[in-house]
Amino acid sequence: MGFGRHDSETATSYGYAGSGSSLQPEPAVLNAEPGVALPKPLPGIPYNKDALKTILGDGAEIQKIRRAGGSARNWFGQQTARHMSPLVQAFLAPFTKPVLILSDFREAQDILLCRNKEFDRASRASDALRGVIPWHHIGMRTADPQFRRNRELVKDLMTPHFLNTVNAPAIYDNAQIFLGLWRVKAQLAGGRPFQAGEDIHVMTFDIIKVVALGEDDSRSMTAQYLDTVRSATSADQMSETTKDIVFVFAKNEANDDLRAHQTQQEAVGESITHPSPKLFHIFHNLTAPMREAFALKTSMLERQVSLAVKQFKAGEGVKSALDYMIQREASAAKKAGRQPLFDTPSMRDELYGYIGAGHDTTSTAFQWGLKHLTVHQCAQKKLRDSLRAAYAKAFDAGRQPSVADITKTSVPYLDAVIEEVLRLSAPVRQLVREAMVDTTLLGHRVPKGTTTDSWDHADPQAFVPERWLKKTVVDDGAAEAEAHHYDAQAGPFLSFGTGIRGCFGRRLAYLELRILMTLLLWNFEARSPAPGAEHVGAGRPLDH
Ligand code: HEM
Repeated sequence: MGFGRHDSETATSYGYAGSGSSLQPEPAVLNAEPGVALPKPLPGIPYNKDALKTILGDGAEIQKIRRAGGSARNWFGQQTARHMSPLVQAFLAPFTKPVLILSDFREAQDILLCRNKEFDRASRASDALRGVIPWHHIGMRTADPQFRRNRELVKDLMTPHFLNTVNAPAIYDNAQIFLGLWRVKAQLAGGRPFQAGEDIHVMTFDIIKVVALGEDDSRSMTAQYLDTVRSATSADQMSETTKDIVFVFAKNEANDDLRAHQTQQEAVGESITHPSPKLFHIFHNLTAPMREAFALKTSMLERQVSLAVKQFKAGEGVKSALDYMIQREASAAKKAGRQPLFDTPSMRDELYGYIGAGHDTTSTAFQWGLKHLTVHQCAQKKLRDSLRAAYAKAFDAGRQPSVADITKTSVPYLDAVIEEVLRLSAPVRQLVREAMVDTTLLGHRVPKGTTTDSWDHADPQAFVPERWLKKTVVDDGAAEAEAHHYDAQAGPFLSFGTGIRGCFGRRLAYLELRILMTLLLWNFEARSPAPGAEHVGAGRPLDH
């Protein structure tokens, strides 16, 4: 999930201590024992012997990898294989306890589902998040009564009814604007590839903002950019390059809302690698860019809240998470015989955190989806055929599937593709917890204050959506036929975490990905990348 430009490899993240940024040396600055200089291992759990020779511990090796342009993120994944053990300890910063890297699906699932009293959100992650959104539940401990109160505020936002009737149409409309943009771009590019990442990043921001806060007077960034692209001539806005090379369009500059969001995300990402995220924020929040970002956030929220209250008083229906909160507060106040409070710190941060948590994650997943389908042309064709079969009436009538078609129809292969994309891309790769009490992991003693980081490194690298399909033989009396249904339990999957602190927005993410994938594949063919570009890493631009 993301508060930070998320590109899977370099992402900084708003919310999950584990994602992106935590893959930089992630120190567990927890209950440091005074006077202890060199790392002190926990008995019986494997570790890198060289890490004990320096005060930096494994941080020294990680820094070396990063300096050489390697991935700190991969380092975490490699440790359990390096020691041939599902539980490994790492020393990520001076004067701190070791971090445990757990790569055992069942144990990780057990911790997340059943051991909430023993393991909770890690202090480092909480501090990193709370420096920017102190009133969002993501940075709160599960036992904090405020966590429950905040969850109460947002609890109906992920019901199928709310998602399908309120969110789906807004996602669908924004997706149409995006498709309009790509139609124009495809025409102007004349068959040459163009970069896709930035457009997806902006479109997914448009979507999450409108789903959280509703429309305002201004048009979406994608709609405004479409005007720019349309009116531009190749001489002034676009640089037409030689055949077969990426066609470069004018950049879509971030507006104030997106800029403010990105500045805050980056701050969360930076803070998490700082020796004290709390201290980092105290000083960083005084800098001019942060003060500007906070002012822009306040002005966006004030603007939207006052518009939503006006619309509520005029009897307009619920069109966003904010509208829902206003309606809920109005009826609670009425029942209690008090004045409604439409603008509280919890409401503000829940809404802003919704945008932060829901933007980069979905953008990253969708970019990866497009990438996989571009590389795996057979899967792309199979998906397009499945969509055409599922929406046969729309196909025969030469129209697109409607939003109701998409929300009501099951397309097992689409679900399987999305699951496989999420399994392989896992926008939030690490689920970080801190031991609240002395406990055990896979039979090893784990003292209170130890950070655990679960990592499913054993997943095969191949993109095989079929692994999420179960075959059944249907016998209708006359003949036997095979049917495939999507089975979310077919394999180990923790891309959304699980349990009480699992992803709050999981259903919204699936809905958005289903709508976007359907419409994109219906309208476009993503051609194979040019030779040599097949294995471009995540986060590098996608070509269409
Ligand atoms: C593909 C998209 C997404 C992925 C892969 C993803 C992944 C995750 C993961 C792994 C966690 C759990 C972290 C942990 O256990 O420590 C999480 C938590 C969370 N996610 Fe998502 N997420 C996605 C989309 C969204 C969206 C659209 C929202 C919008 C509301 C959202 C809101 C949240 C929130 C609020 C939490 C924190 C829950 C808590 O602390 O109790 N996520 N997400």
